[in-house]
Amino acid sequence: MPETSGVELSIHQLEKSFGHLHVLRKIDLQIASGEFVAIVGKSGCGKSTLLRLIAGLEKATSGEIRQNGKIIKELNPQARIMFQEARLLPWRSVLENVGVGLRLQKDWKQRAIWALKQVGLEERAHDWPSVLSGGQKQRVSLARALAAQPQLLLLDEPLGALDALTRMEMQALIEEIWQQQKFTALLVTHDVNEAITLADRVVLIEKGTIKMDLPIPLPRPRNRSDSAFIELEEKVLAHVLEKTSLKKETENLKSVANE
Ligand SMILES: Nc1ncnc2c1ncn2[C@@H]1O[C@H](COP(=O)(O)OP(=O)(O)OP(=O)(O)O)[C@@H](O)[C@H]1O
Repeated sequence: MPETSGVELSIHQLEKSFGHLHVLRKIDLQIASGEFVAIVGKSGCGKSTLLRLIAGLEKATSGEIRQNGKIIKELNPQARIMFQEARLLPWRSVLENVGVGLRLQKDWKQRAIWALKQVGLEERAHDWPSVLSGGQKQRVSLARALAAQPQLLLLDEPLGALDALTRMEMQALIEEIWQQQKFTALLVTHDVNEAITLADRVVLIEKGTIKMDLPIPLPRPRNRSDSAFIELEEKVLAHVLEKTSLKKETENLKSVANE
């Protein structure tokens, strides 16, 4: 399969309300083709809503999202989304799950096998999802997204339910595939360390607005014990945890951990 290219996104004064609840306010964000952007922020700040708007699963209350210059009005055909749960169909094989969105295309099997190879699971093509581990299910979910060769990959806390080791393996896999395929990637995560490991930029949303947009100018693959990495991590955490008492709590926790 040929490598994919990315899309450019331009978000202008985007607002989203659900009734009286103003979830996103005056969001302005530019994302270049092939860029990897992480969106962090406290629970309920509007991260998933932003992703759903970009996917075309929700309609904006006002403002606009342009993709390669064109306003996104309905389901975004260039985007694929990966969630925290794999959402596999239990009555379909791994291969059929990966090809589920491509069944009208003659070469769906070939594409699905290609995608399974990308995630290292081609040998499990004929298994049922029920016999896979949590990490393998998420690999299948990633393969299903990749099979369509999306120009935009939307990752909605996809590694949130995995154990620490599997999570790190998946982070490395996502980075490797993104570097090969060159699609644009948007990752919603609670994990600041994960955001700095993967992203070119970390965007912090607070109460529906962008509070910080921080470039991560570190070489890849990133070294989590590098002092520049730790400095950036502390900077983002300090903004996420705004309150001094919480910051102190983190410092205390760190000093206890280092003892
Ligand atoms: N379809 C909906 N109808 C009504 N309210 C909604 C809807 N979708 C989201 N909300 C509300 O919008 C707010 C933001 O939700 P969203 O899921 O975007 O937050 P989040 O930052 O992704 O949170 P989390 O990190 O906990 O997943 C929440 O208060 C949520 O209850």
